[in-house]
Amino acid sequence: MIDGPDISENPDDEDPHEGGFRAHTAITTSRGGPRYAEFSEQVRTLMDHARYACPTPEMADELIEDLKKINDKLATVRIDEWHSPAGTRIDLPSRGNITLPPYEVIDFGPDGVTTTLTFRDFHLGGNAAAHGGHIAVAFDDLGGFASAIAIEGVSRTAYLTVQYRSITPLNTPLRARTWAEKIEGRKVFIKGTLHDGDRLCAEMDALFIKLNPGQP
Ligand SMILES: CCCCCCCC/C=C\CCCCCCCC(=O)SCCNC(=O)CCNC(=O)[C@H](O)C(C)(C)COP(=O)(O)OP(=O)(O)OC[C@H]1O[C@@H](n2cnc3c(N)ncnc32)[C@H](O)[C@@H]1OP(=O)(O)O
Repeated sequence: MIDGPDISENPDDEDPHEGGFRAHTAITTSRGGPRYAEFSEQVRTLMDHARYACPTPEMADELIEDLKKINDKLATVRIDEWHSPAGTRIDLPSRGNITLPPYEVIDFGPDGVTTTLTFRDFHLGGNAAAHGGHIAVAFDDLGGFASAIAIEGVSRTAYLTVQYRSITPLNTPLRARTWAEKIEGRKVFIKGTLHDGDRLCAEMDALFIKLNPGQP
C-alpha cells in the first residue's frame, strides 16, 4: 500500500521497501549527523570550483591524491538509497540530495509547492546561464513533489516538457512553483513555473502516473 510520508528517524523502524519504489517517503532530520548540511555544502562547493578550475599539472597530481583519499573514506560508509541522508533530510535544501539544484520549500499543500531554487556554478549551461537539463531536473523533482502531495502517493514521470522562455541566471534565488492541474485516475497532470523576480524563465508541463502497489 502506498501511503503518505513516514515520520521515522530510525531506519530500522521503517516499513520494508515494496516493489521497485519505496512505499513511504522517509522524513528524517538527523541522518548523517548534525554537520551533514555542511558536508553537503562542501561537496557542492567542490563541484562549483571543479567546474571552473584549471589546475596546473602539479596541482592536478595533488588533487587526485586528496580526492582518492576522500573517495576511499566515503566508500566505507556507503549504504542503500532508502537509508542514505541524501534524499530524506527534509530540513536541508532539496532534501539533502546534492545531485539536485538546491531548493528550499517555502510552502506546500493542495495548491502546490513553492520553493526558492538557486542554480549554482556547476549548473552552468553557457554564457552564465543555467543548463536547460538542470532546469528540467529541478522541474522533475518539484513536479514529483507536487504530485506526491496531490495524490498522497508515489508517482513516476511519464513525460515532462519545458518551455525555456528567458535566460535562467546562476547564483540567483529564483521562485519555482509546481502544482497539480488535473487528476484523472492514476494520471496527475502537473504544471510548473520558474521566475527570476517577475520575469518568467521557464514553464513545465508534465504527466506523472501514480504507481500501483509494488510497481517498480
Ligand atoms: C514536511 C515536508 C514533507 C516533505 C515530503 C517530501 C515528499 C517528496 C516526494 C517526492 C519527491 C520526489 C520526486 C521525485 C520525482 C522524480 C520522478 C522521476 O524522475 S521518475 C523517473 C522517470 N520516469 C520513468 O522512469 C518512468 C518510465 N515509465 C514507466 O515506468 C511507465 O511508462 C509509467 C509508470 C510512466 C506508466 O506505466 P504504467 O504501466 O504504470 O501505466 P500505463 O497503463 O502505461 O499508463 C497509465 C495511463 O497513463 C497514460 N500514459 C502513460 N504514459 C504516457 C505518456 N508518456 N504520455 C501520455 N499518456 C501516457 C496511458 O495512456 C494511460 O492512460 P489511460 O489510463 O489509458 O487513460
